[in-house]
Amino acid sequence: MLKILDTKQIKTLDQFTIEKEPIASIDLMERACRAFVNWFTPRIDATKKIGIVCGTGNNGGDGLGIARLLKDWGYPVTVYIVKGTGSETEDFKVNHERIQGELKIIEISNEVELALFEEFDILIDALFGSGLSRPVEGVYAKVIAAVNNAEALTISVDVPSGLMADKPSTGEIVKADFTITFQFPKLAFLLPENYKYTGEWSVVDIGLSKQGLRESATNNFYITQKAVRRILKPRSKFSHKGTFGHALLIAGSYGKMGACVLSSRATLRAGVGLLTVHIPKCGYQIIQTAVPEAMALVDDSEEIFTRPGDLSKYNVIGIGPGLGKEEPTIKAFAKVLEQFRKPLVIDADALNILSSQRELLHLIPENSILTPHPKEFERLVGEWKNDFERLEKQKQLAASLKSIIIVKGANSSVATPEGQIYFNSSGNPGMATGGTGDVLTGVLTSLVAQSYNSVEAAIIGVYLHGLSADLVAQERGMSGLIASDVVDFLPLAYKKLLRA
Ligand SMILES: NC(=O)C1=CN([C@@H]2O[C@H](COP(=O)(O)OP(=O)(O)OC[C@H]3O[C@@H](n4cnc5c(N)ncnc54)[C@H](OP(=O)(O)O)[C@@H]3O)[C@@H](O)[C@H]2O)[C@@H](O)CC1
Ligand SMILES: [K+]
Repeated sequence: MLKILDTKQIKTLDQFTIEKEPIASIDLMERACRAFVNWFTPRIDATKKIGIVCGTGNNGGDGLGIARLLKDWGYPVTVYIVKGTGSETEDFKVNHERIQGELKIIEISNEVELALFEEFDILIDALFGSGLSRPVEGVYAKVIAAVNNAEALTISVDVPSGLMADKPSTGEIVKADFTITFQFPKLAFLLPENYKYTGEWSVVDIGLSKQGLRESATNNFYITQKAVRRILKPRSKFSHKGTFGHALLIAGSYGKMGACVLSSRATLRAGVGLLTVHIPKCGYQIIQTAVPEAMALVDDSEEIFTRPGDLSKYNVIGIGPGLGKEEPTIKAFAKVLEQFRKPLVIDADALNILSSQRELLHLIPENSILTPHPKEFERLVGEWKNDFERLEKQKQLAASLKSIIIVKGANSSVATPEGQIYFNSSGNPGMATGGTGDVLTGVLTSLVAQSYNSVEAAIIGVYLHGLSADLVAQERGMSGLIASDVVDFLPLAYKKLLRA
């Protein structure tokens, strides 16, 4: 897992590295500049006209160092230094000194034309980084407006200027195409509302102290493939279908059997030992034909779920996809909640039932997994002012239900009852299509059946689901991706994950 540290912790770790390694602060800055340039040079042609917009703090110091290195690479570089209310840091001064007479430097202190940066192909934004402490105004705001007005491809150093790394932001903010951030993703980057500022972001290593990093405590993590690989259990030669559990899926109703088929196939592809699917009569032929590996348990009703059978033999129940919200279904869901004391995976219509029948919430067994998309989450917890508040609500719900809450989306977030948040790193925009949520329900149900604890199942589940979609995109592109493809590629995703 990659730890996500807040700006105060990053500063402390910065100092710790300087003292412990030891390394001079200016040399650490040089390392950051090189890391940026290593990302930059293979991607950007050396004929491109480059403008570098610097503040006077250490982010600006980085900008000046980057300017010097890019000039050495042969790029035509112009440096802008914005002189507003901020004072100059020591490392800024050193890097300023190093480019005197070597590079074209333009100072900006008051008037800024909106068309200021029109001549450039590339703008590098080094105005503010993690030291931003309040919304930008005055000359800084005007410069940011000019950056955003320019046609150039904009690349931010560490953080898009004007964006608070771990708090809600207001005021003028750079809208970058790419953000190259040092050592850790910043919390703000993982929230959907900030994508328009960060663009695609990448983390580059600047060698901050590993010991210091181990000692930094955080509740926020970014899921890495290595971490997922570490919690996956390989299948042994002596395993049999009983080893991998028996899951029950309660899903589908008249006209919505597709959701049930997708969840069922995903449960099987994610490795469950045995799967029983509870379906209304109208779904019998469909499920037996589409998913011959599953056993069918047929409801008394022709069209909907009205009565749970004997639940005692299952390790886990996945419930919700295509279920509908008819009165008898609500009652039957309440019975499931009353009778079953092992974890449930709760999705889609089952979540909507919980939003309207709030008295059912306290019946949810501990360590269940709820998988709302943002709209379903809003129905559960009410509106939020910004994504930071949404995260707080997510943590609160996880704690109060003693369950895992996964809010789906780009960088799906997994909240645990203990207050941790794990952000997913796999997946792509092709997944924004009907049925991918049903697939996730199946994957999670399958993993819980295979006796992963619910937090592990949630982490592996979101990652595996996204990875599978990434493999689809790699082979066939994103545009025509459908949920069935994500199911079909699950075995390959596993294979990739289990590779030593
Ligand atoms: N460990 C690492 O990761 C490494 C980090 N490095 C780099 O250092 C960067 C952080 O540098 P930094 O701390 O000097 O802050 P930076 O963002 O340049 O801001 C400058 C100053 O502006 C001020 N200020 C704040 N808000 C303002 C506003 N709205 N309007 C006007 N002024 C405002 C504020 O001072 P204040 O006024 O609050 O006293 C602040 O001190 C980091 O992003 C990375 O690029 C690497 O070099 C090496 C390793
Ligand atoms: K910046």
